[in-house]
Amino acid sequence: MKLKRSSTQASKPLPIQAPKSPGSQVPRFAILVAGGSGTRMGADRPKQFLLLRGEPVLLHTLRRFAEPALGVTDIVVVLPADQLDTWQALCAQFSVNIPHRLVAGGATRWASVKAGLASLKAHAEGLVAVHDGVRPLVSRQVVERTYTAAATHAAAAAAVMPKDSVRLVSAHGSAAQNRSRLRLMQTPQTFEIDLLRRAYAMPELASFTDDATVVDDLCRVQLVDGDYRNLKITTPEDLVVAEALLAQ
Ligand SMILES: Nc1ccn([C@@H]2O[C@H](COP(=O)(O)OP(=O)(O)OP(=O)(O)O)[C@@H](O)[C@H]2O)c(=O)n1
Ligand SMILES: C[C@](O)(CO)[C@H](O)COP(=O)(O)O
Repeated sequence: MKLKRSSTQASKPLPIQAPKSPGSQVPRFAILVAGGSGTRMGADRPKQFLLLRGEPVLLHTLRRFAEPALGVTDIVVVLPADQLDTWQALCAQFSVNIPHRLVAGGATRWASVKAGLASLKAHAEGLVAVHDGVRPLVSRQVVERTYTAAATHAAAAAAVMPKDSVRLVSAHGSAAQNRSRLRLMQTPQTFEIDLLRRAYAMPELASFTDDATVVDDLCRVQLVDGDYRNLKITTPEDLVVAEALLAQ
């Protein structure tokens, strides 16, 4: 039903809103998920602890989110439950003085994000970026783009176009796909906290490995430009590429 505006309503003074100061923005939080075991890497320890130019992969990632220009006030690092001591020892070894909180993750990425989110429950409003702890080359510009887009659209994720031709395989063979309509998803994927909480309250979505997919049914996710350098360290050759990129 459409409500007609009455003359009484029209004459009511408008509520006075405090003007926003130019630099003011909604609070920004970050969850760095590093709760995996790195089976595809096949190393002697989880890949987030492997050294990249002499420092743990996860430390590179943490530094990117601690850049003051981003204004992230609370960084949560999610780790395998049995590896909290390992990370604390690395922080001591590498004299890490970046404030962050540690949370024990779960058996899947979904469970780890959910655990990180639960640790933010006291906060009523704000934006939370979920980022893979094993994407150490993310740029400030990409992170900023997701926060800025999420402030308007409630949900935003970094993505890039495929560089190779793509075919869909089936029992009958394979078929070429129109790659101009495909995107490769990266992180950060950034959301209003309350939206992400509602999405992660649905256990039937627990098998999904990215946050945009978990949120899809609740909100349209705005894609923003990612970066080909923002690679996810997954298999041994990714470390070689990351070393080379960091050396630039
Ligand atoms: N139970 C899990 C599984 C994954 N992740 C994190 O999610 C990110 C992306 O996952 P992926 O690259 O698959 O990491 P792993 O699960 O460690 O790797 P693999 O699948 O090869 O075992 C990583 O930063 C990883 O640590 C997590 O926090 N908790
Ligand atoms: C979130 C993600 O990094 C986007 O590319 C990806 O979905 C993680 O998936 P994985 O299966 O855990 O590697």
